[in-house]
Amino acid sequence: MAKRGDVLRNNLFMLRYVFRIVPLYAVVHLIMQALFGLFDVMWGVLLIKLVVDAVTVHHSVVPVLLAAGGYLIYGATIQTAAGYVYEMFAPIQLQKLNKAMQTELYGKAIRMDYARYNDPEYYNQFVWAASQTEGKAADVLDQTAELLKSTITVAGIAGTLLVLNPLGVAVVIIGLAARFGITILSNKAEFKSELELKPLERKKNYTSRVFYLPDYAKELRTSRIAAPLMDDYRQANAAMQQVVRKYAPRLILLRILNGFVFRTLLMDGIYFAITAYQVIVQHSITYGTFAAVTNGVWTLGWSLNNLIDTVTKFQKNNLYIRQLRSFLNDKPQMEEPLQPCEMPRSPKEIRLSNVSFTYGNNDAPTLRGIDMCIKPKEKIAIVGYNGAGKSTLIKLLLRLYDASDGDIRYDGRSIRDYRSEDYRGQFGVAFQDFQLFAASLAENVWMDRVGDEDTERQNVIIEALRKADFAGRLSSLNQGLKTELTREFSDKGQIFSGGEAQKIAIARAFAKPCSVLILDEPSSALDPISEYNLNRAMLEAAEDKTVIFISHRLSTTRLADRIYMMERGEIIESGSHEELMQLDGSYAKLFRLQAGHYLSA
Ligand SMILES: Nc1ncnc2c1ncn2[C@@H]1O[C@H](COP(=O)(O)OP(=O)(O)OP(=O)(O)O)[C@@H](O)[C@H]1O
Repeated sequence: MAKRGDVLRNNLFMLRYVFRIVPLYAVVHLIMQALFGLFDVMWGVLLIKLVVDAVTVHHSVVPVLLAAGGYLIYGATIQTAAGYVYEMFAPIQLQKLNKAMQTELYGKAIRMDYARYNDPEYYNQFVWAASQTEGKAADVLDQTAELLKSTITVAGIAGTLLVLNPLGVAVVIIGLAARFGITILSNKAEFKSELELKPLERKKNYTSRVFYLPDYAKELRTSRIAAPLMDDYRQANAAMQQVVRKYAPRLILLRILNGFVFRTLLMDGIYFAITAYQVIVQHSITYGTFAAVTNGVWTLGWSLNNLIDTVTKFQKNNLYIRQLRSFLNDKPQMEEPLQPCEMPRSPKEIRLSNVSFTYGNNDAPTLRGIDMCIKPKEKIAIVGYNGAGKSTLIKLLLRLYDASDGDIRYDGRSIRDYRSEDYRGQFGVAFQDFQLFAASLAENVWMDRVGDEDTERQNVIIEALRKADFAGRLSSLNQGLKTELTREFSDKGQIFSGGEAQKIAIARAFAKPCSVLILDEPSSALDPISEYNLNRAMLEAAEDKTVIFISHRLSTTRLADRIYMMERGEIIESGSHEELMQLDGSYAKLFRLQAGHYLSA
């Protein structure tokens, strides 16, 4: 169970946040619930006593009429106010609250170290916090309001009962104290069982995702993977049933104690009998008091239940808010310079000296002793077998990771001396595992808003698409640059083939005003003619830029000024195509192998 101090601190953190963003709504909500609490006290105890005593003791109708009138006016006023507050004011204010929270989370997600995605614990924490955020801050305010309301009801009714019938109150206090303790024990057992169920639920959710999401649909239909997945699902289900069985006896006993022994038997039965004896036999209390205390005890019972329920919810929030706070407070390990250097605007030399890199959880380094000097406007190809470390090298060049050892310099300065945003701004990149976004074609290329009037920007995009060999396909699209991509928001959203999508990703790099183009496997999904066009366009588009591209097709790499051949994290050969062929090493072997393959094909 969480520490009490933590529960308070974390819930207060969230409450302060709510008060900062929507202070008026927070205050109005609390006042409304306090008024509802008072309403319960007045109606649940005082009014009943007044009305019954008026009929049985005073034989007067005036107090009854006054009470009924007051009740109606009070009820009508707060219900009308509640209608306005909760149907109109609250939805708008809650949207404002969610927007503020999500905006902060998205901003934090972008600033988060890229390396964090390799840390499953941290990544889960982020995804969990982000997915729970919607409505969570509002929940804390709702629970605070409920706490206020229940406290007013409990305190008001308990105080009134103490005055009206102190003997009966003793029974009530014993009953309520016992039920409070039992509820805490039940919550503990439920919490433990939830903790054990959580990993099993995650397993079940994974299976559901696999069976529903289109990403897995092809493999499911063309392999036997469905059977073991279903088997995992069944096993997780069986394990969940075991957990339920383990905690059930304790929970059943506690429920009987709570619901029957201390509620029905003690509070409803014995308490009722005592007060009935007082009114009928002893005549020590009036019928009005009898009706008021009996009803008061019932109201007290459910108000206390609400109170306990609310305390439990505060405890549950704690876990979420703690994760959220640690995510928000997390400081990026990749430091930004205090006095960043000015970023040069034209292509400059990129120099890597003795660069090594090990991924967080790996034992062995992925890159070792990399030395490279890329002159401004040079065209560089990086080649090598799968897993040689080519994409990792690109990620280091983009400063998505910092090198574990060695030094990367741009224009003679360590890349850590530039603001990472400015530095990355120098690169136009087509990633190997690019993503298309649910936005227009123009925005997918420009990667920012593109207005209808912005013809200059549209021309840049059209030109970039032409260079990426997409002009023919563009002219076939009715909506042209406005074509919506993906079916996320519209049934008419365009779905492109793998090669077409890759051309859009390449056009992004061409469209960006930058000094260095990085293309990771730019032609992997392209047909030979598109590949030929792309290579020509690449040279034409990048005349004034440095180009670094990774390719498995060595016919493409011939165009490069210099080729780096990588193997197991090291550069084993470098030079022009002719030099490497003369060297007759790994590159030449690979080249001949591919040429032979093409010849025999
Ligand atoms: N996020 C990661 N965490 C841990 N190890 C990783 C990660 N990404 C890559 N690796 C490991 O680093 C090695 C190099 O991967 P990298 O993607 O750089 O190779 P590559 O040369 O680009 O391969 P390919 O030609 O298949 O794209 C691989 O053995 C891979 O398992």
